[in-house]
Amino acid sequence: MITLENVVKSYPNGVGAINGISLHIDRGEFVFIVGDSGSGKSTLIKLLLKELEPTEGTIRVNGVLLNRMKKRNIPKYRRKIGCVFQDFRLLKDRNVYENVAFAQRVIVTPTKEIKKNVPAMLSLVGLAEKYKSFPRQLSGGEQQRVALARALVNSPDILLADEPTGNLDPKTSREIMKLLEEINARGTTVLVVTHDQDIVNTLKKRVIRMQKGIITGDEKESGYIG
Ligand SMILES: Nc1ncnc2c1ncn2[C@@H]1O[C@H](COP(=O)(O)OP(=O)(O)OP(=O)(O)O)[C@@H](O)[C@H]1O
Repeated sequence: MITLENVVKSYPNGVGAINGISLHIDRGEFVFIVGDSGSGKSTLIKLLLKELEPTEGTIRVNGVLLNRMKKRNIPKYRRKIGCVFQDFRLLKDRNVYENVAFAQRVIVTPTKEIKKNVPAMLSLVGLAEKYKSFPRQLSGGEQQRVALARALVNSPDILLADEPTGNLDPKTSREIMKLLEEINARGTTVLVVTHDQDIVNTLKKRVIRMQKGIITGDEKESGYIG
């Protein structure tokens, strides 16, 4: 599903963020990516989204070689990848329903479908009743649920989560992670970048450890420290 071979990414200022990574993630896996600040985790996510180009090496996602992808095909590629971030990134002037529906409108989904899909997604994340609320009227955990519903409404193959619980308290963080596990159980491959040791230790998933742009650990059913 995701294969990186000898990937290097240096930023234009010369900073080497990824210094030679080879990695394979199978369809349906749940993977945590952990590592100190500056170890290259977010850069890895950006490479997978084709927001950045590798300086060296190849990246394949779903059998497609990203290096060779034409610019005009990038939006279509990104639609098959759901993303959530620490800061939720919701549209502040749209209500919950519209925030989720927006992702469907972008891919020109018929209104009839949207009216079916959006409530189904909001139920999945436990927010069916708040569909008229605006982001400012929601707690952090609720906002992240909306972001998850939006990320999932187009049935992505992969969900990338960059510190999804970074702004949440421990209890809410556990709830969001439970939701990520449920999403994974439904077949979506899930990659989660996190600093949350408790959650990594509790869930016992594959843990990829990064340090200074290389992988220093990769273990199944592991914990934060390994
Ligand atoms: N746009 C950029 N230009 C130059 N250097 C960058 C840029 N973005 C990141 N870096 C550098 O690349 C390295 C890796 O950064 P990255 O954001 O991938 O780390 P991270 O592991 O996600 O960190 P954190 O846990 O703090 O989010 C760091 O040294 C960082 O300073």
